[in-house]
Amino acid sequence: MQHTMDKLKAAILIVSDTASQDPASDKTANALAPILAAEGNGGTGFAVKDNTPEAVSPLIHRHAPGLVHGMIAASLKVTPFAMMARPVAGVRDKSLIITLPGSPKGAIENLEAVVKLLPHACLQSAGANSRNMHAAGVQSLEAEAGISSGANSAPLSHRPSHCSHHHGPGHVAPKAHTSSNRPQSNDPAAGPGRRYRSSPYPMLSVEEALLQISEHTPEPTVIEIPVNTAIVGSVLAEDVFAAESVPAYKASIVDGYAVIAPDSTNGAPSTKGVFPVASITHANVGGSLKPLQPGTIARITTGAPLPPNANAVVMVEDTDLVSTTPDGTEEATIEILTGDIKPGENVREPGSDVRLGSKILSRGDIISPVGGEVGLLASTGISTVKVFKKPTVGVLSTGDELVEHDDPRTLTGGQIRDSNRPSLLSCLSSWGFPTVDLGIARDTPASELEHALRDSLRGVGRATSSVDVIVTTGGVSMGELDLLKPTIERNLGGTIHFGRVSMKPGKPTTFATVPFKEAGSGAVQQERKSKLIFSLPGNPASALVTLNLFVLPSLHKLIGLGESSQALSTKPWLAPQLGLPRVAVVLTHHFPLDPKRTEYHRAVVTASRSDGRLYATSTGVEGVGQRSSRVGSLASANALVVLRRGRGVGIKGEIVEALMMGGVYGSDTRLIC
Ligand SMILES: Nc1nc2c(c(=O)[nH]1)N[C@H]1C(S)=C(S)[C@@H](COP(=O)(O)OP(=O)(O)OC[C@H]3O[C@@H](n4cnc5c(N)ncnc54)[C@H](O)[C@@H]3O)O[C@H]1N2
Ligand code: MOO
Ligand SMILES: [Mg+2]
Repeated sequence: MQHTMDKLKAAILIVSDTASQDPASDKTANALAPILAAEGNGGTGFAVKDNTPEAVSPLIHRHAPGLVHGMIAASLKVTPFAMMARPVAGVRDKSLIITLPGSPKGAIENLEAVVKLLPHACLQSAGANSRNMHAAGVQSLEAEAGISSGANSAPLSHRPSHCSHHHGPGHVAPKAHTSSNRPQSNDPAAGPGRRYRSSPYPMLSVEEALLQISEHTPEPTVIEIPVNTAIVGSVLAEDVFAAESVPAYKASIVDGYAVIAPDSTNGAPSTKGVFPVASITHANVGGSLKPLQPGTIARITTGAPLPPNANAVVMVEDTDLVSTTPDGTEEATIEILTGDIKPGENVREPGSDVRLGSKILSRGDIISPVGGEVGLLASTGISTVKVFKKPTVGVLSTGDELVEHDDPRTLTGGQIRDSNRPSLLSCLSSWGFPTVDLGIARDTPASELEHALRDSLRGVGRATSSVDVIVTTGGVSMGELDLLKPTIERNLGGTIHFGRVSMKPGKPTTFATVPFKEAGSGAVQQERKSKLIFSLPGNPASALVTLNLFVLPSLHKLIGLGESSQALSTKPWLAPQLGLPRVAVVLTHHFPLDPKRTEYHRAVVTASRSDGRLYATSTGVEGVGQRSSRVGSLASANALVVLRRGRGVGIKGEIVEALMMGGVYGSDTRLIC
């Protein structure tokens, strides 16, 4: 069976014992034909007679594991049996070959998973220049090829039809290019007939999206900074060794009297008895101390150095004053009431807290706000350390309707207050990242958005220094003024790694990288780096949830939290987790499930004092409680309860996963009846 769609030809080969004997029994070819149809079909399972992969593989010149992965991933969402599928895909000469499963349903699922990429893949395998394809807009190639996923596509008659395996003369020179095999966004100038009516971006699972982020987040940069409060939240890029011993001398642990305690070697008498006080040693003593003579003791304060010969300290509580000096200003003799003092008692030996040259912190360790790491560095004479640079994050709101949140004027028409910028900036600052408020970019003229993004990458305008990561909100869905995707791809030459995620809220979340060349010092040009753009949905709850879910792990990777060290491999419980901590929580009531998307349900998690478990209560299940426009759903929330898609409800008492955004308070919360 052969289908011609404009200039792309598709052929279906049915591999089936039954159908070869009775072609009328085959349902699959007809099922695939409306989608487009190409490829071999059937015989890709585990059965003895399923030999299609073995037959097709030798024919393939260049394998396409990405297509295979895409098809299996799509089927796995429907059935675990997809793990037993063995499809192959790749290019032979100028033709693309894909093997699909034999069942009509499975074949459709697999084909639908990859269909939008096929025109691009076919044209590239046939030799088309990917730069020019992008300049012309992949969507127009798809449209011209007549390939789209069903009902949402515009009628072919609305589309120009000059597609061929070679890009036509009508195609304009590229302004920018992205890597191949990706769908491309609307061309805002193209007019209503060329607008997408279904998103060209594949719907990724949250896990797949996180993988993309991890893959495209650059390796952290190392800088050397002074040890002070500003290093809190930084991750060490080097093992750190003590520059000094702590203590540097033999120090007293208590206030009392330095003594020579008896042991088998020194023949000293018992410490019990009356002794003359030979000297007084305070913690800040300077210069050299006189050695303690046998039969005498020295008054000493906590932390002060013991005089030479002294080997133990008796607490002042274990002594009595016997006599004072004639002028009455000092102690003359003291009675020690205990004879049970051993050498070393109440004494810190030099280097016993930290040995000179010992490893005190490891590469990958985070400098916590608790203060332990800063204290350790400070106590051992470390004045600077190498850490991974914290990225600077710029936050830009987009939309003609936005008004500054503190604008005193009354709102008119469709105006709304920009709540995303203050809420996202607060959240980022609380995580310890330097931020830049990039203001609001209007949708019209469209160039305003491009300029705002370019300026912030370069560090001009509102961004006094260039930002490493840009977080935008708004303008990523299907509206004609949703300009983020086209601006990133067409004007900035960026690559969109994903443009839709199967989650609620946050479906149109977009992640992109844009190439960026740092201005070189003198003749030396810096290497070309990528900067990250997270374009989050405009709905306020969606923006904040996706900031937590997607931006945080990337920032964590950028500050080196993913860096492993020897210490971490031997102490896996210390291995830092990228992104929000995950815990198991008990639902205190029924939570409704979304049939299509995993929901990140805003909730308050408390720790029960009675049974030690964590309990989750929604910030609002009734009515509009969890609506994406309702940022109030996050107002008291400290957790996102992960509710996998499904029918009905998450049941009261059920244990599910939650991502902790904030601290947990103790309470006696039990299941609400
Ligand atoms: N035809 C479709 N429409 C929509 C879809 C879809 O799949 N097909 N997805 C919906 C989903 S889900 C979301 S989420 C939103 C995302 O919208 P955008 O990212 O394009 O954002 P806007 O259109 O610019 O605004 C949406 C909404 O949010 C308000 N907003 C925007 N910025 C701010 C801000 N800084 N502070 C407060 N509120 C803001 C804006 O006024 C709108 O009400 O798209 C759905 N549509
Ligand atoms: O996916 Mo949207 O964020 O639900 O409104
Ligand atoms: Mg929109």
